[in-house]
Amino acid sequence: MKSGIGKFPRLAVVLVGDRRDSHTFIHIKLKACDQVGIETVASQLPENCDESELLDVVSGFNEDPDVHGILVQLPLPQHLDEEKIINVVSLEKDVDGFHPLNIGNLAIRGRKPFFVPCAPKGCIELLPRHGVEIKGKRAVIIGRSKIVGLPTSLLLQRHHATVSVLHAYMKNPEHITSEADIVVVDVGVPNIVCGNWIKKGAVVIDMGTNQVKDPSGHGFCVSGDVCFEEAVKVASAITPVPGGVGPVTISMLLSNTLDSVKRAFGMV
Ligand SMILES: NC(=O)C1=CN([C@@H]2O[C@H](COP(=O)(O)OP(=O)(O)OC[C@H]3O[C@@H](n4cnc5c(N)ncnc54)[C@H](OP(=O)(O)O)[C@@H]3O)[C@@H](O)[C@H]2O)C=CC1
Ligand SMILES: Nc1nc(=O)c2c([nH]1)NC[C@@H]1CN(c3ccc(C(=O)N[C@@H](CCC(=O)O)C(=O)O)cc3)C=[N+]21
Repeated sequence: MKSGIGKFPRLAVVLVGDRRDSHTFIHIKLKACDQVGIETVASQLPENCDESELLDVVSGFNEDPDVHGILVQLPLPQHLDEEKIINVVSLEKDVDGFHPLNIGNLAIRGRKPFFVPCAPKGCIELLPRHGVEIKGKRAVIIGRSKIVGLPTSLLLQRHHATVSVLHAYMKNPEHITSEADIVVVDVGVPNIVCGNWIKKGAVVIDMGTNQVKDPSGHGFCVSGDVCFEEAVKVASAITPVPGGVGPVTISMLLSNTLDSVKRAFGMV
């Protein structure tokens, strides 16, 4: 066992390019780390950087024993191979849980990934804390992205829900959603889910975080994928945006980073 006395947890955050939403999300993550005493080291590369430059940055963090977690902010610019980059992140430092081996171990019953992706983990954390049982329920997840939809569907199955995964090619998704006890939405289109898509008494988790023009015409605000005003009238519980799953996702990142430190020092 190694001694961790006098060491602080440290998270490395890598940003490529200058997207407004990525800057916002990273700012939120760095601030949260600061609040709980997790040190951060941020690396920003230009939009047009070479893949090899990015791979070098990630490899450097892999080899640095004082870095316990690595987060490469997604999406990456089109010319970079996202899968190749994620593959290089050390499994033991993959606090996003996006490495294919971590996702694979999440998919296989009885296997334990080092890390579970933060937004899906937050979603599953919220449900029992609010008295919602998952076991035996019919759950629908709209969206099958690598970072939210797919891992959320795997986690819901692990918790013994019967899960349907809907996507862009699904016709009349409301026929499926309106029979579900739990509806999770991760599409990235503001207000795509209307009130009549939801069964009375169902639980709705809105993962969408869309930066839209402020109705006043000045600046931007954040909007979810669910038409909250309609859905709140039929759902028994619903997460708002902002102030719903987003902050819980951030907490899960802090928790994953701490778990990584504990593992590095043989504390778990
Ligand atoms: N709250 C949080 O912590 C987090 C929030 N987000 C937010 O979640 C949203 C989605 O992000 P992300 O998962 O990265 O997005 P992606 O674009 O990677 O995935 C979107 C998914 O939605 C599906 N989709 C698109 N249009 C439709 C449609 N009309 N009907 C049904 N399904 C559709 C796509 O289907 P197909 O596969 O067929 O293309 C795809 O599977 C964004 O608003 C993002 O900001 C993301 C991460 C964390
Ligand atoms: N490698 C990587 N890991 C991620 O976890 C990751 C990513 N890339 N790319 C983008 C998505 C999106 N995401 C969010 C995190 C926090 C909020 C959040 O805190 N939202 C606040 C409001 C945010 C605002 O004001 O814009 C809320 O809902 O209250 C939302 C979304 C993580 N993502």
